[in-house]
Amino acid sequence: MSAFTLMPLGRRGLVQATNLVVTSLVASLAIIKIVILGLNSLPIPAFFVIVAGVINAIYIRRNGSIDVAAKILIITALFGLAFSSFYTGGVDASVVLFAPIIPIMTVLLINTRAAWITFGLVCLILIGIFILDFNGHIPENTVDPDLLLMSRYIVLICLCLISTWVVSRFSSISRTLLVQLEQQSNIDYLTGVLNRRAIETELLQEIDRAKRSNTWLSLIMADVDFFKLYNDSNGHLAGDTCLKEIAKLISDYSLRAADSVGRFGGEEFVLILPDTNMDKATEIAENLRKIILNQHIPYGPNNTDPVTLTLGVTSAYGQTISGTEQLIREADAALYKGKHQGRNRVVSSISGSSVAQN
Ligand SMILES: Nc1nc2c(ncn2[C@@H]2O[C@H](COP(=O)(O)OP(=O)(O)OP(=O)(O)O)[C@@H](O)[C@H]2O)c(=O)[nH]1
Repeated sequence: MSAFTLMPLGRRGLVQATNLVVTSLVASLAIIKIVILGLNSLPIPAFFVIVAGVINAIYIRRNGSIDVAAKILIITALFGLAFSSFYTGGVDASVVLFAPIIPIMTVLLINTRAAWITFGLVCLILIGIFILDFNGHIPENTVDPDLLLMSRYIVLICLCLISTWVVSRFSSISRTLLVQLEQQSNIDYLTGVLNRRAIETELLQEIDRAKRSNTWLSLIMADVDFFKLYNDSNGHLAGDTCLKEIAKLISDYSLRAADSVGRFGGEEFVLILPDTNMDKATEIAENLRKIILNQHIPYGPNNTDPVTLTLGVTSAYGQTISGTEQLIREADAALYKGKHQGRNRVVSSISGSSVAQN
């Protein structure tokens, strides 16, 4: 992924904005030079850069290729660096301070490979200017030393501003990306609830908490009944929509901030209910069963049977919880007991025993 795709402006906007900044920066520096030194020291190379910038801006506005516009901008900057430094004192020219910004611009606007090529060209320009200056081929700079110093400081300040902006922009984009990546790695892509990995991590944390604080912890496993038949009669895409709807109904029913909802796999959902005993967890499971049933999501050969859930509940207390596997196994066993008893029901289990509702 290249840098520009991370920018909220988009690539076109970024090339447009950079073109505008470069053109207006060069124009401002040219005006400052004319004001200070008068019309007899016209910054000719700067005018070429400004004209190229204006033509490029028109080209971008008329929906020209953004690849071409980015390349024109970088080539213009390289020519500007070469000719301005040649005509304004060679090694002493203020404009040479702008050299590092050109490869940075190239990373942003084109890609890393182009940036290294630009870096090589910048080095060649700087070495060329040095050799010409060393051999006395650079036109003499008539600028007053105080003015030269001042212009160098103006350029340096501009450079500081641009590099601070670029670095701060990249660091805030990478922070946002990291947060997004972390969130995405925990989310089930289809339903938007937690995925299995996140649910297992969450369960481990809640087991530790329940053990430390000697409280109840309940787990509900909910499986959609006859979902293969749903897919067969309504199609796989409709099956996906159905799973999304069920995940939304389960999440919307929620529950407290401490509770977690996830998709354990296929058409199986999980709820982790900290500080919840078996009676309360069974009541929640029963409410969820009724909510899904009352939605009357149709399926079956005649599209008349409502989608139902079978739910297995398990609850364990403080230090007696041995681990995630124990809770998942017990909730799963309760769920499959419910399937064998005819589905569309809640089966609860505690310490090996199980109680069927309905
Ligand atoms: N549309 C869709 N179907 C899925 C997805 N994940 C699993 N399935 C389907 O869910 C169905 C599960 O079928 P089974 O395990 O036989 O269970 P069932 O038909 O629900 O029957 P019981 O659970 O015994 O009531 C399979 O047909 C899977 O293809 C998914 O992400 N989207």
